Amino acid sequence: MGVQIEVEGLAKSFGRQTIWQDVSLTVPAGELSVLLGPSGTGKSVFLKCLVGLLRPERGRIIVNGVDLCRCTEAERYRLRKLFGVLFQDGALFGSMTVYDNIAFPLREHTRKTEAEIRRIVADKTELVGLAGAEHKLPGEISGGMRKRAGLARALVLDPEIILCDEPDSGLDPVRTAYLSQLLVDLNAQVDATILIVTHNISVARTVPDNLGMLYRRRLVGFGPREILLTSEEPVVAQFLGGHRHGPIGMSEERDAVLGHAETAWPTTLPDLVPQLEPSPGLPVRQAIGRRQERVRTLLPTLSEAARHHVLSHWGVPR
Ligand SMILES: Nc1ncnc2c1ncn2[C@@H]1O[C@H](COP(=O)(O)OP(=O)(O)OP(=O)(O)O)[C@@H](O)[C@H]1O
Repeated sequence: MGVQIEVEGLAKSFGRQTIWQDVSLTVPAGELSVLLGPSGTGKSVFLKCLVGLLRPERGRIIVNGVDLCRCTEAERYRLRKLFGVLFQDGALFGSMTVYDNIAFPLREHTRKTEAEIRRIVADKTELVGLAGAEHKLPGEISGGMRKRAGLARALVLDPEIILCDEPDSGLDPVRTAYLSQLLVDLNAQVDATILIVTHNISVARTVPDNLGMLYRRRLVGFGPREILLTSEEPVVAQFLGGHRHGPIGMSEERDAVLGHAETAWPTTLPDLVPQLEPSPGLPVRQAIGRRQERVRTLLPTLSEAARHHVLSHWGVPR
């Protein structure tokens, strides 16, 4: 089972530009979580902080009882191995075949023989549905295939935490739907903690167990999907509805300057659609039972609408 990530009071700036502050959330072990946010709200920066590529100025990131912001280099290196990262553009080496790209972490970080590497690469390419494309160069395959190759590479060291930076970027809605299904299937098969950052509403509505949103340098919220998907916060309703009328403007910088000038924004939300199930033949996600236990303890704190959706999903009448 994957491990939990606990973030407490995290803040990140670049010079005088505060990207976000006071970010506290717990990404539950083995569950699927999505962090949403308009462009430029610092979603990628957040992922980079989690894997130690950027250093936050304040706060803590606790993984397996160790604070990643304050640990030794040796501890960071050890914990880093728990993470597999799918970068936004796939980050494949253009001069290497898909096979060599996927094999790269195994050759760099393990002493496995080429026969063992071949078996693992075959296993992961099969898992992401890329079998047959191993000999091609990244430039010879589609954007969707590059994403899947990047995902296979993120999986070869059997990470307990998988971070995906906008896995949908550059994909059409159909490929995005396939990728969403792939992430749910992956969770069913490997039971890893998966955190996806995106501004894709369809991914946010169908994939995660937990959903959060960054906006105007703060975390608007993070918790069981039903909370945000039924939230009447104007910023959430606007974002999930994908419309122009609301507090979110053309750019993050401009929103920060203007603030909430108007308060009577519409709060109509799209209907809450069911979460994707693993494909037929795959195991039931182990996260389901764990999440149910966790959400049961949160029920008294949920809004009426969120509680209604949780209970009706469990088949409990209101
Ligand atoms: N290394 C860096 N140095 C300085 N500023 C940076 C750096 N990395 C990111 N930023 C700034 O941080 C802000 C947030 O960037 P980030 O890429 O995390 O946003 P995002 O929410 O992922 O956006 P998008 O959805 O468009 O990818 C931007 O203003 C960006 O210019």
